[in-house]
Amino acid sequence: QPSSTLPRNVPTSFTACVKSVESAKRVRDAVASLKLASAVTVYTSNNVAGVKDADMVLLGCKPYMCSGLLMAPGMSEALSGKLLVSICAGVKISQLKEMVPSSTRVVRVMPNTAAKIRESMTVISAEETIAEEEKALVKWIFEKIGKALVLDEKHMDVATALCGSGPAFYALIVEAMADGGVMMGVPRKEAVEMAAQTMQGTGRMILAGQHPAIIREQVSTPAGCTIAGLLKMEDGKVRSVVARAIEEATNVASGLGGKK
Ligand SMILES: NC(=O)C1=CN([C@@H]2O[C@H](COP(=O)(O)OP(=O)(O)OC[C@H]3O[C@@H](n4cnc5c(N)ncnc54)[C@H](OP(=O)(O)O)[C@@H]3O)[C@@H](O)[C@H]2O)C=CC1
Ligand SMILES: O=C(O)[C@@H]1CCC=N1
Repeated sequence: QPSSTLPRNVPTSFTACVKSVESAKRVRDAVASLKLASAVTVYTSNNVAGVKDADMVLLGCKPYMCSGLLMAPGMSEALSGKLLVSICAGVKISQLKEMVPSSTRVVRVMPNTAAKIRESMTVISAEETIAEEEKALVKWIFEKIGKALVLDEKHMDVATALCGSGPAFYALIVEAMADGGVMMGVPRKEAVEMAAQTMQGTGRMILAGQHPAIIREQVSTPAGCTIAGLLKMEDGKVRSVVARAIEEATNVASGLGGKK
């Protein structure tokens, strides 16, 4: 991107903090082929030093580890005046604010594992006092790994279910569709490819503006095979089962920040 169109304060150097040497190696290997590899420093079990160096801190530990990590000796001073961006599922902004000094600004973000191929769907929620420019910077950063949108914090647990858990749910649907193909004689590899590419194509049509119900009706020839398959799905209550799975995952996500 031309530097004239970049937001102000785009990060130019990066520090990754992990606990184990194995993870440190994993991070180094993951960035080795990138242009910015030389701008990445990896610290093992030295979070305070890593945070001291930073203007913006991205927190990605398990939700129950947040308090131990943010309230470790020396961390409060290191976090003072900084922007803390948490991807921890179910940990509310108000809970994070209790673990950091009052001068630390907090943003909550929910990406998903498709970030690996820059196809994440990321939802961002920021405390009210954060400047628009800073919110825009966080959005810009997460747009580097896919799509990002800003929503009110009350939607973060459902974002966790829809976006964070979403790859697992869609993977299960792909497996089920592929199982059907295998049952009808297609080799597993081809069946998985057929199911996954069809899922991607459908998703792209919807993102291009087509309504899902129109897509469904356009494919359903009278007396055809699609309506036959759809009715079988409706007999199995697939629509309410899937919707209820999002409801259940949302409810579980909302409690993750309180788990010890
Ligand atoms: N998995 C997913 O699909 C998604 C997860 N999330 C959220 O992201 C967070 C991480 O999840 P996930 O990646 O699955 O978890 P992992 O356990 O794979 O990763 C957690 C990372 O935190 C590091 N870590 C743990 N404790 C410390 C510590 N005291 N100091 C420094 N580093 C530490 C670990 O390092 P080490 O390996 O060295 O111990 C590890 O690299 C969670 O809060 C989760 O809710 C959000 C969206 C999607
Ligand atoms: O299942 C979990 O708790 C995490 C949060 C989002 C995706 N996986």
